[in-house]
Amino acid sequence: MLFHVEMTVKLPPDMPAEQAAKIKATEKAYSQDLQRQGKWRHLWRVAGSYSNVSIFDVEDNAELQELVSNLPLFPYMEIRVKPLCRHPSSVRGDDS
Ligand SMILES: O=C(O)C[C@H]1C=CC(=O)O1
Repeated sequence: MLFHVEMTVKLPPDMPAEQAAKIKATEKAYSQDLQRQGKWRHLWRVAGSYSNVSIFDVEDNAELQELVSNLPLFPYMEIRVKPLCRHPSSVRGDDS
């Protein structure tokens, strides 16, 4: 199942820089592992913001919930999820 996920990061302004850098590094490694597994199919920065638009390819809602709630930045994110299905007018042979 494909999901459009928009994440907006809101770190507390008073979080020490070292702590923020550590969480971001852990988040990067976690996201890159999921990308290599093919579960996090696309990751795009929304220009001009600390937000991303992502496409996840997971078994079901429960797997999406598990992956997203384990993001190191999860406590500091607003997340919006939209389920996707193929568009009948798409000219692509697959959903890549
Ligand atoms: O920077 C972000 O958009 C938040 C998050 C998503 C992947 C990652 O490495 O950090």
